[in-house]
Amino acid sequence: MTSPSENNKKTGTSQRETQEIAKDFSAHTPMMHQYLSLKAGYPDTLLFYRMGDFYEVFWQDAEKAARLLDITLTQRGQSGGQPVVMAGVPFHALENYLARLIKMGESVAIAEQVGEVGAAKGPVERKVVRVVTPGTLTDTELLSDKSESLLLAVQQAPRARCGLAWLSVTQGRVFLAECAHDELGAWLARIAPSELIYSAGVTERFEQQLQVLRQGGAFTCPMSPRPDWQFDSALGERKLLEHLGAASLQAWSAQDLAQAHAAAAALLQYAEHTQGRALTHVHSVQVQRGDDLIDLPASTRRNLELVKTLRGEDAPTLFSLLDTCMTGMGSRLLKTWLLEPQRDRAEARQRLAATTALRGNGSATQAPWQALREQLKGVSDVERITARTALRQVRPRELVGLGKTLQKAALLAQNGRAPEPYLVQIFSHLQPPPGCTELLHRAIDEEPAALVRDGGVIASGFDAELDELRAIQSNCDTFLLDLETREKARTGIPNLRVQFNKVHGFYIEVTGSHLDKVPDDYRRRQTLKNAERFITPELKAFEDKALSANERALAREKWLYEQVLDQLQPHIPQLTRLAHALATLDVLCALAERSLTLNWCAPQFVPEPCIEIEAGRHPVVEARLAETSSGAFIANHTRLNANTRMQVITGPNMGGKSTYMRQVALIVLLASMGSHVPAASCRLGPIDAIHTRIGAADDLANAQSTFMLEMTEAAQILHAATPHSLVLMDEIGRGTSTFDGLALASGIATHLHDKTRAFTLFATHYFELTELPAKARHAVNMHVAAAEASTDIVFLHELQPGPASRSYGIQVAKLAGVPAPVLHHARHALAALEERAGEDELQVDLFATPEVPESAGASPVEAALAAIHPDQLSPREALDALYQLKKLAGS
Ligand SMILES: Nc1ncnc2c1ncn2[C@@H]1O[C@H](COP(=O)(O)OP(=O)(O)OP(=O)(O)O)[C@@H](O)[C@H]1O
Repeated sequence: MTSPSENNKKTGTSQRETQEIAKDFSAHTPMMHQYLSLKAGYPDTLLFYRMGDFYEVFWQDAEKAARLLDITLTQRGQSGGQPVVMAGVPFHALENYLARLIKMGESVAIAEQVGEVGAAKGPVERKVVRVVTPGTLTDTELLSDKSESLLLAVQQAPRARCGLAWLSVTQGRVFLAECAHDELGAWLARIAPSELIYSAGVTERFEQQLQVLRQGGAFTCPMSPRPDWQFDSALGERKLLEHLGAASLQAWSAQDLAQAHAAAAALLQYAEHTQGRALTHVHSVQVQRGDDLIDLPASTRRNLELVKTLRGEDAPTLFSLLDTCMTGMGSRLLKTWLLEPQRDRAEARQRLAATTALRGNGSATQAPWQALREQLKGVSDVERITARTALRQVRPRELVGLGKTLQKAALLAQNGRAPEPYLVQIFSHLQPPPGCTELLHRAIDEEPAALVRDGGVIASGFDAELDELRAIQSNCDTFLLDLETREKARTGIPNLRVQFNKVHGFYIEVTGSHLDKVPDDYRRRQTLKNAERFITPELKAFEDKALSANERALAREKWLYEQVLDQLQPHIPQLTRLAHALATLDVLCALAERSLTLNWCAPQFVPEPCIEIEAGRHPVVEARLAETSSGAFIANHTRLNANTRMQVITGPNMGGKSTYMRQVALIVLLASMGSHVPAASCRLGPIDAIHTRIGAADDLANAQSTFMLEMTEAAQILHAATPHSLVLMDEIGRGTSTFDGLALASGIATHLHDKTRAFTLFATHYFELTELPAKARHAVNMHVAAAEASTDIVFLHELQPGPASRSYGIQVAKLAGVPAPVLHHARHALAALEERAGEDELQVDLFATPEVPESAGASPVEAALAAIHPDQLSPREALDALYQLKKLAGS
């Protein structure tokens, strides 16, 4: 492990450099001296320095900000012998600029004025109060409603292992995992972090691996090294225990994950550093193991268009179709359910049972989900508000929202009749913490100002002192009128006036003709041409009180607001549970609604291996057809089980092969997350992964790399798939020459059938592959039907047994508007090709098992290598083994 100072070398300024900058500070103006001292703590981060109504950035930061934000760069005066180059953004537009910078992957440290103006000599004291980074966002304005912002820490561990720890600051839950180096890409793709940190002490090779994964698209977020000493396993364990308030991590099955603990140490330290305080709301830890979840590789998420279309848009996707949630937290939870289905069916069964109960039995006018949804309308994002309360960043209006939501939750908890155990459990968590609702109702004005510093946030009647201060302000006019009347009566001056101006404060004005009636206790304040202005002890006392009342009221409000936050702190864990319960209820209601609106059925989980679907539909294509009134979706059956593990699917382009294959995968996924499915019925056995190899049309532009990509993905599937996996292979082999492609496709199909034995849907345009089922016991031919009318084609989109009788490429080309002369030429060429093919009838057996090449047997070196168990060797024995291997290799 390297020391902090060693790490500095890697992360930025060295200690010597820092000292030199510090030496330089003395030559600067006091303000710039302060700025540079703050900046020294954040060398790699843009520092926004609050000056009055602006956040200013200086020198290199200014140049960078001007470039990124297109704001004006100016020069003002000199400091330390250099012109001060600066740029600024108005304070009220901060969020807007932050959002843009964060989107570009930048981080911003915010230095606020924390001292009293004029309290000491020199500039007002300033402090970096928070660092806004892509992975630790908490500002509602900067966060997307529908997705989490995740920070991930990766620890490189011995024996090619990695420790992972990640969290969403607004969720308050830490996730832990450990994996092998070669699994890291899949984990990163699944976690989809917004920011990644790793130790500055990792090997160059590991750093390169991260770079390669990033370039390859496994993740897209910014990544940065953190000091190695922060990746300390013991510290991580201690920190986790502190957050959990426990003595052992055993209850979370997290006790043996030393590498993940190390990542967690750096993760929590970094997150705390950005928030400028401890994350007191983090109370839960969850361990994820690779084999707990159904494997959905990045290619599967992409190809199935789960949350993004192939073009990278948010809709239409499976998620956009499902997400009718009433709250942002519901939408986010739904996304997690969709992307992280468990292999174990218990959770899915539980959700399914609850959704079924919420659908009702059709007897009542209003189904349970409808009644609940009415009440979920207008519910605030309690999850994020709770986190922001714990971090003391919550805004007054969010607290009003929280108060109203707690009222609704209490009603739900009281009235929610749930004859179903999971719902009963959810409702039990909806009871708000005692006193919380009342406190918020009493303390916060119903329509508070946006920021505490503007005042008008604490409700009247909550605090006598504040009420009095406010009364002084509002009673001002009454008091002055009253004083004027009294003074007129006392002095007998009829035109005496009590007034106020900003320069001189309060005064009594008497015109020249009445000056002889002025009483002794009047003190002269100002002389005008025709009048004199006076002050009396009573008016002076009032002035002192009135002028300071405003400031004191603001200070009092700020203090009271902090008190309210203090009182809410002990309730954070309960509020977090309540937020989760509301989100869960929201998702279950959405699933109930979707299943009824879209006419979906409940799947049945069975222990034997099978995917049996009656009248299955592709939910997104079906919805699109309905939207555009382009005809009905044709439902298709799927029967895969121990006897039939593979379907070889042929048929014309545009016939519906891809749609069919995807629909099977989507139905399997929906069932696994606990949703109803677009089918008449569905029986589903155990599933451990959904693999897809589907070429995107525009990949064709880059034939070489398309083929490489195709084979890389195919290789990954052949290595990873098991008899419990669902594999979709769409037109494998089309990226190379016909013979190569056909040969590889036959090899891959045979391997999937004979060795992998995964449930496989294999769509192809190679007719030769339809011979496979004759030799492969568990494969069947299927084709999408099409009808021919003269030279035209009608797609029936119906899946039928047997191979397609012919291809319809030329008819499809005609539909696509290919010019008639080209079609004529093509028909001619096709006839000639078919004639020749008939003559030298292919006599090749594509599916014959080739002889195993002699060299395929294990060599002496390989045999010796296989016998070595590195974990059981001492260093000396390892060295001996190495010599032995060299000797064998040489002989
Ligand atoms: N079952 C169906 N019912 C109604 N329309 C369908 C059905 N299946 C597919 N379609 C329509 O046909 C279009 C083409 O389908 P799809 O892309 O699945 O064909 P394909 O056989 O995979 O074609 P290609 O071989 O060219 O990739 C879809 O966009 C959809 O509009």
